[in-house]
Amino acid sequence: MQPPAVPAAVVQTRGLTKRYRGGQLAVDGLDLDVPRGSVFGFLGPNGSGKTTTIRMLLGLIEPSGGSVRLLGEPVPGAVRTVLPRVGALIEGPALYGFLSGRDNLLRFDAADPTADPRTRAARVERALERTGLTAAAGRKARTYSLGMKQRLGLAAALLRPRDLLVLDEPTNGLDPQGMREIRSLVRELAGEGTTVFLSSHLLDEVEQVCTHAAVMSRGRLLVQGPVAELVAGARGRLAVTTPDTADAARVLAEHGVTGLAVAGERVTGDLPAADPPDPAGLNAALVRSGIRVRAFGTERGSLEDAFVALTGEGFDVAT
Ligand SMILES: Nc1ncnc2c1ncn2[C@@H]1O[C@H](COP(=O)(O)OP(=O)(O)OP(=O)(O)O)[C@@H](O)[C@H]1O
Repeated sequence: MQPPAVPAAVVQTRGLTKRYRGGQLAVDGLDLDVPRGSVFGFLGPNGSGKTTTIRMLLGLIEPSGGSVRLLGEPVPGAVRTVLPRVGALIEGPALYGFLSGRDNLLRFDAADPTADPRTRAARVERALERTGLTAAAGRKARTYSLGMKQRLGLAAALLRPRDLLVLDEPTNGLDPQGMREIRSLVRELAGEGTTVFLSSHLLDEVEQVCTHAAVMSRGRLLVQGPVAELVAGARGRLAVTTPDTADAARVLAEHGVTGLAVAGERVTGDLPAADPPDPAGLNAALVRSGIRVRAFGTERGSLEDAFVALTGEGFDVAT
């Protein structure tokens, strides 16, 4: 039997809304489109509605309004047929602390009625290996660090082939090395054709690993699209290297440069959006004022610049 085809829109929501019983509007009219084959970063500060959205995508809570399609099927209606094709890691996996990492995975696998018991051990070893847990596989899960528990949860999600992986803050609690490992695993899975939807409050992480992103703020979607397009939309900052930082900042301000910041011998600032001065002319004005310009250029915009431009505020992370 052929596996079911994966539609072009792996996740699609329309007008998705959640109002909690206390009256809190956590998600407000969300239209999300996650393309097949993407690594999709779902970004937003704490409390912006990411977890609530993920719970609705997986049929764990009911929306107050709007619709969800997962792999083309309506959720929660078709949740039983669609969920086996979706691996999920949300809010820390449910682990038995008194069992080893390996035995936890054997249990997960045994709970799946479609998993062939004869190939169980091999599947578990492969999942341990992919998540870098082989050496720790015999230890009781309660002795695992948060990062190792996170990896064990990911290993459980990887016991069978998935068309979609949904990961809620997968690098939360990991050290930099652990974060790198998860990122490279995500890339590897995407390379094999799995669409990955991951939430994060780390803009640079999303920029490093994701092909597409959506930005949430206070329950609403601000923007979504290819990361390259989101970043291209952000204006880069002007950067001048000079020992004469105070004078340079003054001259730049006179020419309409805003948001000036000085760090060491670097002065950075934003060119005005309307009628920006010619950078070559600015450079000449600095030199004319006797400022020793050692380097002059514009830095590439980042996802963070795009976010700040969109919201007019910093990407405020409370944790
Ligand atoms: N069960 C609940 N009952 C009432 N309000 C809730 C509930 N769960 C979340 N909220 C509220 O809904 C809003 C969105 O929360 P949500 O957890 O979805 O955000 P988030 O972006 O995932 O943040 P975090 O990264 O902190 O998990 C918050 O204001 C939160 O306080």
